[in-house]
Amino acid sequence: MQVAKALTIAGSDSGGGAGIQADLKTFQELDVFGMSAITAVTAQNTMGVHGVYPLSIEAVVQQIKVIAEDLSPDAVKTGMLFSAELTEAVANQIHTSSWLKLVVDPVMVAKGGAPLLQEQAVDSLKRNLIPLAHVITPNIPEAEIIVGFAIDTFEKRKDAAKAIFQLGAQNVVIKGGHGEGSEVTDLLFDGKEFHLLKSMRTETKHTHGTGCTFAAAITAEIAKGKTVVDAVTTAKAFIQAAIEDTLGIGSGHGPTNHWAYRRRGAK
Ligand SMILES: Nc1ncnc2c1ncn2[C@@H]1O[C@H](COP(=O)(O)OP(=O)(O)O)[C@@H](O)[C@H]1O
Ligand SMILES: Cc1ncc(COP(=O)(O)OP(=O)(O)O)c(N)n1
Repeated sequence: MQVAKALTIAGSDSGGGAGIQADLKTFQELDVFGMSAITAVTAQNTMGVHGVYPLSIEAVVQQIKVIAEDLSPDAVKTGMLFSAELTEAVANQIHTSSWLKLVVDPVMVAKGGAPLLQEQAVDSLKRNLIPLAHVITPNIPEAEIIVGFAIDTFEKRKDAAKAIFQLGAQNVVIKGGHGEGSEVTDLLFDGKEFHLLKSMRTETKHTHGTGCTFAAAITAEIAKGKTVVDAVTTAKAFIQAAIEDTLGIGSGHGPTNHWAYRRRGAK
């Protein structure tokens, strides 16, 4: 049996809705064998982030190295990297391992406002990691920090996608969850064309981990050999189902439903 394999390099969310936990659940649901290198442990529940405990550079590098020596991931995703040092070390390992199918989710701030990337790490992200990205998936506030201008119109979103492409990412998806209106539009720029992925906006507070889950679904599909446009299209359907079929867990911003896409028989 041949199985696609994907590696996530990200933080652990004790609440299970985002980070490593969301990534591995998503890989499994999309028939991809998941592996992980943990960058930081967070104490989180649906009420927020209550603690952040980064791992040492050595611990993170060693996890990645032993996976590279033995398990050959077909695609790799990065999430929470926390510091400039961790961002650079992770980028070096990805480069050394010649992992070309890299999906970068430039995680910066959790929905409750807790910082998951130190401010001084943004420069390292831009210099070291973005140039290695096959796909990058910023939300609107993250894209604003990367490009350094406000994104208050759809034209500005396109300008931002072009500017991030210029930093070296081969495909840029600016997610639309933080936009306004009854539709949510994700914008994909592949260096030549813009592709719009639209869905109805679900009115819900249970959107914890949407960005992680969406990027993990893209990674899983790329690991299976799908094109970027097809991978992003499947990821959009996966996250839409996960948001719509709510679990209603916890008393704050609950997680999405990682079973929903499969249970709908959408595969
Ligand atoms: N309320 C919503 N209804 C439907 N889709 C949503 C909603 N919020 C986010 N999404 C989708 O979830 C994914 C993550 O979007 P976004 O919220 O912008 O990212 P992040 O979780 O990183 O802040 C995108 O594919 C977006 O279209
Ligand atoms: C450990 C960890 N990684 C990433 C996030 C942010 O996830 P995201 O999908 O952007 O969802 P929200 O936090 O915005 O709900 C996280 N919270 N924890």
